[in-house]
Amino acid sequence: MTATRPRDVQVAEVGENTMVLRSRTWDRLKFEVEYARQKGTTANTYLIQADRIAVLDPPGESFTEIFLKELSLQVYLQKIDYVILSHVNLNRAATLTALLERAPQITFVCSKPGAIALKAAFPDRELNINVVRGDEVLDLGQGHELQFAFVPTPRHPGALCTFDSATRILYTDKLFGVHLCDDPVFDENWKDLGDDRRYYFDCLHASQAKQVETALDRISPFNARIYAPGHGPVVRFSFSRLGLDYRDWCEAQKNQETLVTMLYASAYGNTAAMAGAIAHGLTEAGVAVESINCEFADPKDITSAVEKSDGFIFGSPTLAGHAPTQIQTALGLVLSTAAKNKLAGVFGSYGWSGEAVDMLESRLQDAGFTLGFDTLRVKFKPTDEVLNECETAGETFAQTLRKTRKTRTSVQPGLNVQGDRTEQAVGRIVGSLCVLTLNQDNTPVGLLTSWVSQATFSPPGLTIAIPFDQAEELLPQNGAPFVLNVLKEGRNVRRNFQKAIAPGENRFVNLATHPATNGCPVLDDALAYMECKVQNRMKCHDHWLLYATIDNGKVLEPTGVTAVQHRKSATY
Ligand SMILES: Cc1cc2nc3c(=O)[nH]c(=O)nc-3n(C[C@H](O)[C@H](O)[C@H](O)COP(=O)(O)O)c2cc1C
Repeated sequence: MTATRPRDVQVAEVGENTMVLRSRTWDRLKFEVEYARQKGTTANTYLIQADRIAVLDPPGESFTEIFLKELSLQVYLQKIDYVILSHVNLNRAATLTALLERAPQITFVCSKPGAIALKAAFPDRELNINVVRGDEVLDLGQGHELQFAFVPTPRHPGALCTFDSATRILYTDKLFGVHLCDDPVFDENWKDLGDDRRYYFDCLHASQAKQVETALDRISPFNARIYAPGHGPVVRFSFSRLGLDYRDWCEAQKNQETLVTMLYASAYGNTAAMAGAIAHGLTEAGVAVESINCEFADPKDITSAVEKSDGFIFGSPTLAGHAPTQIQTALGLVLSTAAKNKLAGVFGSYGWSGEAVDMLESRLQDAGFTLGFDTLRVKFKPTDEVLNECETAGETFAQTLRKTRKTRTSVQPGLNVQGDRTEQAVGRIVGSLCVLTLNQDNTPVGLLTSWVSQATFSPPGLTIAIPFDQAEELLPQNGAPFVLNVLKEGRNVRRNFQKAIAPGENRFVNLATHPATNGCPVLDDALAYMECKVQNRMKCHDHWLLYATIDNGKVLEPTGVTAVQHRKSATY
């Protein structure tokens, strides 16, 4: 990679009346994982000059100036009739704005979702938009009759491919591209492109292989001979080979034994970038991913995808203190239909408060789902480091899935069936999530437990069961005071008591507390608390059972709901 060369726009003829303008950068262009190889990229724009003039896909704002300068050397900007947008993203708005200033006559050609995104990007402007419908042909004259195919994917819901019958060039946008900056305009060195092409597919398309297959079906009737992608060299020499590779790579995804559904929404691309990196971690670990952009998904597609998956992962931005409605709807569907033995995961980008991710995490945990990686939260745009963490989280999720699959398959059918049934039956006993807090050597300590039950009326008393390995040295002695904090659904206090900490580290550093009258800490975020005294400790095989009397208690949030721990088995 030559990072020292300045950005430029390379111009070349690729067919009759047809040019490519390759806006080139030798640096990494964006933060998404597909650019992580840092080999630069080209943002390809195509110019067809027949009786009418069309420009396909002007580049993003980092090229606005140099691109328009080069374009104006090739064509009078005032003569451009159409700007065809294979997909619309906000990043292109700057170039389109500058172009419209010089060429206000332009008609945009795009899909319906593209038109919605375009209008949102230019809320104060009346645009000429030709929304492509069905079998429409856009005739530029001199045989350049343009036909279109809708190729929506979760990443690019409004994606459109364009075929020119005069040159038999198919403009494929995100299909058949590669992020690589080099001088050859065509792919004569296609043998050297293999790894990078595969990497691009794995990052961008592996998790949307189903939609890519549909796209391949839709474009095949065009009988094209050249693919003109949005990035990298124009595909002529490896035209058939790359088409077959795409089929094979999609097929390979279908043949994976383990499947995960990725459910996300993303208004500005940050959560989508995290989704891409997690999905890449999963596919690299041999797990197939079905990505669903909840903003454009049918409820029945969500339920059927989750039903056939071994796990699912939710990603959401926080907008105005909430997850977008589509994420809330998808969560409702999953909570009401998904089996509790599916592994779950949560991630998202936020700006300052991040309620959406907290809500997703607590609702899934409260419903009894186990999380396959520590929830990932990132402020605004993910950095390289965060994207690496996301990839690692995807790999961790895959390993956990494999382990559980192994455990499941290593149990022979019929063996210990009654034992399993009993475990599952006992697992249906639910308990309130509580944190037992006390002071030890003037340091606050806390234990998370859900095995709490009222035991007596007079005096008011309760029992708590705590596993030996968890609590031996923290367990209060007979006569010792403690506080039992009842947690509230929707709060994340439990996280502080679930994570492993180093010796001497204090779990209470980031927790607001105040002392109860018995001196033990009360968690300010608790729903209610009780001041208790241990009356009896009993060893019961693998647990301590404490009986304690309640001296005092208070509800801190009268309208809150108790957080409840659901389990699928009684063995943990
Ligand atoms: C209209 C609007 C409202 C937002 N409200 C919140 C909010 O209440 N809390 C928060 O943490 N971030 C908020 N944010 C910041 C977004 O969560 C943040 O920009 C995030 O990166 C968006 O993720 P996305 O790119 O996946 O859409 C808001 C952003 C916008 C544009």
